[in-house]
Amino acid sequence: MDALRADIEAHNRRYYVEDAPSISDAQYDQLMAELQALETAHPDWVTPDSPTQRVGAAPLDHFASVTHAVRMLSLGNAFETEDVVAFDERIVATLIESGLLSGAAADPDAGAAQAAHVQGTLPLSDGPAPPPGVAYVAEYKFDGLAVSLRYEQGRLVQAATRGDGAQGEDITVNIRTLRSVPLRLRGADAPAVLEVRGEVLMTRADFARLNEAQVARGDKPFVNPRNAAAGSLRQLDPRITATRPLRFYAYGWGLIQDAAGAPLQPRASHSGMLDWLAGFGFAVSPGRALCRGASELLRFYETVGASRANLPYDIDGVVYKVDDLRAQEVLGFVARAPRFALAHKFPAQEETTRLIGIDVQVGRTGALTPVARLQPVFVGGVTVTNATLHNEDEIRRKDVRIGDTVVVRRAGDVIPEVVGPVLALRPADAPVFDLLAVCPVCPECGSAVERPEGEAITRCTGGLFCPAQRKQTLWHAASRKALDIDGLGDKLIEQLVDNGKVHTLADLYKLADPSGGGELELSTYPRMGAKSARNLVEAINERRSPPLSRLLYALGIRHVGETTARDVARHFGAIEAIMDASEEDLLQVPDVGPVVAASIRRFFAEAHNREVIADLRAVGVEPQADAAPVGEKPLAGKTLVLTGTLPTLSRDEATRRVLAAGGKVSGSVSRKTAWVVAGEEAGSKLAKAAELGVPVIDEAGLLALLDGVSRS
Ligand SMILES: NC(=O)c1ccc[n+]([C@@H]2O[C@H](COP(=O)([O-])OP(=O)(O)OC[C@H]3O[C@@H](n4cnc5c(N)ncnc54)[C@H](O)[C@@H]3O)[C@@H](O)[C@H]2O)c1
Ligand SMILES: [Zn+2]
Repeated sequence: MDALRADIEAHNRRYYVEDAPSISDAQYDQLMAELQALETAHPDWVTPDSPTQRVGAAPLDHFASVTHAVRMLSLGNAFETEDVVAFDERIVATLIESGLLSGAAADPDAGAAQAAHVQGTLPLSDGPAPPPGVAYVAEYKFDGLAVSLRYEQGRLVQAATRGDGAQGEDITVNIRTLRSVPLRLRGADAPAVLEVRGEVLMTRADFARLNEAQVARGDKPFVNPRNAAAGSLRQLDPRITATRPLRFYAYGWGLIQDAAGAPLQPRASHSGMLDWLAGFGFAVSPGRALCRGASELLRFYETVGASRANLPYDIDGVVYKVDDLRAQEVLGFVARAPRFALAHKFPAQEETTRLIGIDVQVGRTGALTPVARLQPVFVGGVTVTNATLHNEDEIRRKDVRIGDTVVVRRAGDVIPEVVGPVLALRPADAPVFDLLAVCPVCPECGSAVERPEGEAITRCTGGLFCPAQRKQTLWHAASRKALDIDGLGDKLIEQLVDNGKVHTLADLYKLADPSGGGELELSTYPRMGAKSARNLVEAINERRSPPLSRLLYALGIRHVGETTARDVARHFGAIEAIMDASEEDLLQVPDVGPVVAASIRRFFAEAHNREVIADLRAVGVEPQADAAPVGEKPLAGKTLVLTGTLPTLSRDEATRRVLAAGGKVSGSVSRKTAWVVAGEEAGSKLAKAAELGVPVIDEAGLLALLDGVSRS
């Protein structure tokens, strides 16, 4: 028990004083439960300074210390339904004994909790009799840190952390920087003294932004919003706090006094008190509900638990409080917590575990995703053995290393992720992770991986060859704008690849070779039959001499769409020329910029891809030069002026087509104008054209130009 106490004390210090816990809350709760169980079994060995008897940890001495006028307590914890039922039953029993609760409760067979009802409390309407059961307020349990704000004559005079419950830290200057904390209470009827209690927290979005900025500045990121909020509030320099997006929600109060120093209790219920506080300008516990009896509490727990991922901030459970303040008083307190309230915690969404290794997965488009391999850990209701690390930048940003103890988060149905390392537990020799230089898809691929400038994703460049990208590549190659192979659907591709029949595009042609048994083989596939097999084989064979542009597009090179493929194909005329083109050569093609040029270059620099092209040649694929003249679009370098209304083309459509043909459209006629295209009601531009000797054509003339038929 001594060892356990010392252990818990150390965790308390790290959590409350240093804002840097080294174990998860769930692990902490387990240590606490263990100690509690031992103390229950051996009540003589309970010490007054045991963590079960005290709140939090002593405040840090570099803040001035504040003695709380009314002690700040913790809350009793429950994880199980039975604990909640037992909590309700205890309360019912106490309240019946004290005469605050009556009804059929006296009949033991009826079941005390079901039959009892609260006297003289909510609801106040004269409607039908209230349903049986004690009235509770159910609230979110915010995962932030508790503070107490003291107002005198309606002005904020002091703010303090909870500390050990009796004494906290003076954080008045820091609290003043929070916009959600009123510096003066709204309205004229503020009491002489009012202590408001609540939670300071940070939303997840604000937390993410703060961490990004931390890293950009070279500071270490916070592990979770709670630690970020605590670290931000407990700053010696309030200017730092001022830059941190903190919010305050009120859920309780301490001392309330009138001008003569007499205690005040302005409302009879907890919910009434919260409304009263809201009237002074505080944000009070949103999403609270009035519940009767254990079953309504449990329903609240279920509902909130199922939707908590939608809340902008973390909550680690819900809190139940007896609504009637007289009843609260009768129920009283145990060592460190009120008897009238209970924190019902959700299963942990965060756990710590060891990062055993980092695997790299390859997606269908060649994107490499690092995945954390973890010591199995139970979090968010499931056992997690791996978690995404998104990309290389993310690993660097979070600074996670193999061997680290890491915080793993699984919220709702979201896939588990590694939040960050526990730096205090990092082994001395933990290596910094480097994404591979070679694609890791089985030993087979081994193509180079590259991360194009300005992109976050690292990719395998072996597009035609990489097993991870096979299905995607084939599906794309067969698509209508590419090789347009009828009858090759994605189901069939899936089967052909899974059976090991087809590895690359070249294998597809081999399958269709009349001398092989491909057709027969194909006819055995589900939903195929002899006729569709024959049709498919024919369709493939018809594509043995595809236009070069279509073949190029079919290769699925990143950033090479249909139009780019056509431009490049026309410019070079042969696949070999494209394969050997330097980036500079590629930049000669109109409309090809550095990103496209680099992508094409990268693709053909990968030996595996070149092999596939060679294989295609070997099985008799002969791309044909595209029809239009090599090297130039029909209107390349020409500027046209449109005027008047054309018979069929709208102005936009005409402009689009001129641009697509490599030309430019200008609003005014000059010596540089190649043609003026005139329609109905053409105006002054015709005269200008005549003056400068610029040829004038009509729509038919324009269409001919676009087709590349007539040139001047
Ligand atoms: N990981 C660690 O090393 C470590 C160490 C110490 C404590 N902890 C965590 O802290 C917990 C114990 O801390 P605790 O003593 O502050 O108790 P608690 O967090 O379980 O409950 C009391 C606190 O709940 C907060 N709270 C949030 N919403 C509330 C509401 N609507 N009404 C009233 N209070 C509300 C208040 O800050 C209050 O002080 C542990 O269960 C564990 O989760 C973790
Ligand atoms: Zn690969």
